[in-house]
Amino acid sequence: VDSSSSRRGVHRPCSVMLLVNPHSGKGQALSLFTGHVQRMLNEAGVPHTLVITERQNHARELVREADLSQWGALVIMSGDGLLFEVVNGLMEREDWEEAIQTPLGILPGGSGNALAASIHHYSGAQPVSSEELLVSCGFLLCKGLVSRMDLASVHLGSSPSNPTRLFSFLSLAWGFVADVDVESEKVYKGRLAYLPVDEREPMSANATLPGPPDSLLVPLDQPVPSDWVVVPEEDFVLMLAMYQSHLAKDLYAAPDSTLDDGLIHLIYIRAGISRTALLRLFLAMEKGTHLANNCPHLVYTRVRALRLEPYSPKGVITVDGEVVEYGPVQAQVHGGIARLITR
Ligand SMILES: Nc1ncnc2c1ncn2[C@@H]1O[C@H](COP(=O)(O)OP(=O)(O)OP(=O)(O)O)[C@@H](O)[C@H]1O
Repeated sequence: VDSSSSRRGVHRPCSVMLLVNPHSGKGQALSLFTGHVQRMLNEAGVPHTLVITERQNHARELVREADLSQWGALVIMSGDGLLFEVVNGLMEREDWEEAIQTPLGILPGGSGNALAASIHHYSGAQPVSSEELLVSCGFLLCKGLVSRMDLASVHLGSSPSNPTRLFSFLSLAWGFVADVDVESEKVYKGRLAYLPVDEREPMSANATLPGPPDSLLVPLDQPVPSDWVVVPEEDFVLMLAMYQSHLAKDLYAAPDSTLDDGLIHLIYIRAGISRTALLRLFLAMEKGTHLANNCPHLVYTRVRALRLEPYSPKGVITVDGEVVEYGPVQAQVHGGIARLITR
């Protein structure tokens, strides 16, 4: 068994740092933890230290500075937002390469629990209620088996010479799905381009930023490389790039995605779709059948990297459900770079 895909117990001899955001979801994360998970961990003999986050970015700063040799795993009991902080805190460290090897775990305690829903799905189980999802993820944590997980490196660029880089474990979204102030039949204008999976290997190492070099990306103020596909349409309803299966517990958006397939599952919907057809797609997404719907406005393709340059002056872009700076954005996947307690 190749060590990258092997699973091993993570919670012995080191303790698990269990980060809880007391405000996440309906403010019930802590009581859900003490009510459901704590006893499971104690019975399974998993030593853990509870850290209650006090403010935004607390977890990010904490893992940026932590002595990671003390911890067998970093587990988040919250929504996806707190894990986003932890992943980015680890990737901001000078020793990011080793730091991101720290096994991560997720217990759904927030309102957006997409990664928890994804790992529950990968375990082969049927969809369940929120409380059952928590118990399911609690069991996975007690088993403590680790798998590789993809991350995407996301560049946001109002200043192309000095882009902001974020690391994302879930999704990059624009348009209908990301826009909190959704106007029906709104069209989002922009240019979308991507590198198809079967194109060439990395060309050059763009190593100006700390962290892993994004060898598939050129600076945002330069045109995309010639082997990228530029989507001919410029009017969209939504663009959704996923690296895991679920966008939310009931949104099975990328049915073919697995934890470490090294792919970005790109879905976009062209303008001109009727409201009814759009509604039908979202309803089908609950069961993951939307891609088999033969909707002429929907395009699904697997890519390694993508770029989006919105022309519409207003809009919302989210990374892992977090609203980020609106403007040009590009991303490339780093296959299996992180490790997650799963299965
Ligand atoms: N103690 C805290 N007080 C305020 N914000 C916090 C605290 N701890 C963490 N946060 C922030 O709260 C945000 C939301 O957390 P998270 O996504 O985990 O929960 P959620 O319930 O799914 O969130 P939301 O419903 O707000 O999207 C995160 O961005 C995190 O930075």
